[in-house]
Amino acid sequence: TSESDTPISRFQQYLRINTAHPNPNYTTPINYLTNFANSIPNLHSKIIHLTPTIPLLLLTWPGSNPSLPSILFNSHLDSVPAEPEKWTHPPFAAHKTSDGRIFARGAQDDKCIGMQYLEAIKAIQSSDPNFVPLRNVHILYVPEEEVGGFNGMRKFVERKEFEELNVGFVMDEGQASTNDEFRVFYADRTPWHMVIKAVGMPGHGSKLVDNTAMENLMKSIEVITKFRESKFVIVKAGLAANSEVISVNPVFLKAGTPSPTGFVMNMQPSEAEAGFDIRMPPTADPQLMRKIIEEQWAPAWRNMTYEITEKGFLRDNMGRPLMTLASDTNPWWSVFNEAVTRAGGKLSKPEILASTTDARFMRRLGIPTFGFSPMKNTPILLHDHNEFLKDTVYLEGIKHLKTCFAGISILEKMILHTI
Ligand code: MET
Ligand SMILES: [Zn+2]
Ligand SMILES: [Zn+2]
Repeated sequence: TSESDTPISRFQQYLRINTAHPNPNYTTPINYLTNFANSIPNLHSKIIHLTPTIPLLLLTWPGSNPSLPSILFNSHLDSVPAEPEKWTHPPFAAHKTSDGRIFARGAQDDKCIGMQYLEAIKAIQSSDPNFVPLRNVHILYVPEEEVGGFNGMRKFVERKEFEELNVGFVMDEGQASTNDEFRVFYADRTPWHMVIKAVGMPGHGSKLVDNTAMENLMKSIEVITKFRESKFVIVKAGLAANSEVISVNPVFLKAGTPSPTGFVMNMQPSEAEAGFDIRMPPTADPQLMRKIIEEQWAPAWRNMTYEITEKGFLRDNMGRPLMTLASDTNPWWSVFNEAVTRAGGKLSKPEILASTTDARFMRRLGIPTFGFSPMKNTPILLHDHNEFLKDTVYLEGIKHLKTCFAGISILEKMILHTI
């Protein structure tokens, strides 16, 4: 292996492909991954278009018993944007510092696992050229996760090609752990995007008048802030994790009359709006949430209207909260847990993920799905400035996945042969 072709250099090359919204490039990473997959024995690739311009990449490692339900390893191709001027290293240069930190948008979320899956399969086959997994193993690279998956996983799970995969178990992205234990996630929170709008009395900037749009909006923001604080104190007191409560965070404010130098300063605007990111744990009551929004956050009597875009579901097709059992009543949990332990890893208590992933579309179909990104002793930097991953952590993750994948294949022969 030349110096320019190592797991780290391949990771850096993948990170240098700018797949950030609003204009993610999907063809370059798919070509890159296909080329790499072609260099690994026994991997077959297929590109499927979800729209004429939005593709996904499906790789398949055939198992010895392809009639059994398959295992799917998922990651997304796209990233959130970055503000380059606020980073210490350019977000698409994948610069590696002398202490091994690789800085890039996507380093943690989630280009690490995308490449680690392949590196692990490559490593398994080079240490044992005769190794064949029991089931078909699929490695999937989907677009549009960061914008809700509408033209991504949400669409793909409805296609015949997905049904034909006969997926029995899914591993998707997780999150970094700041200590020496790996984290595993059995559920996500469900996002609602909420925009509240106020209308009110326009008028001269000097006039004290009731019921202006700004006043109405600010009152709503006050009420929402109180709700936010009532949840936050529970988290701060250590009584619940961030991911176990409902969160609501303002993400934009829009009001005022633009002028060439900024805003007209002596007019009170007749309209004002604000946007919020709401996340609900799977046990939350969506009806109650709607009632609170309608009666307290955007009441019609205060000249407010609201729009909610539900970016997911709280229940599966059978009406159950969207979560995967993380106990030994779920044989896939036993296999995963045992494989991690045998690989020498420690798992912390299974958690709900504070954010949201494409796992929800698989859980919705009743397919057991765990979130797992093998990053430990790493600060959690997804969607943040200066996102990085250390080379040693990345390499250890590959080793871990390698043992874990091989372990799953061996263990499932013992535990899951009846599924
Ligand atoms: N993964 C992204 C997030 O958690 C998008 C989820 S769907 C709005 O914010
Ligand atoms: Zn993300
Ligand atoms: Zn992600």
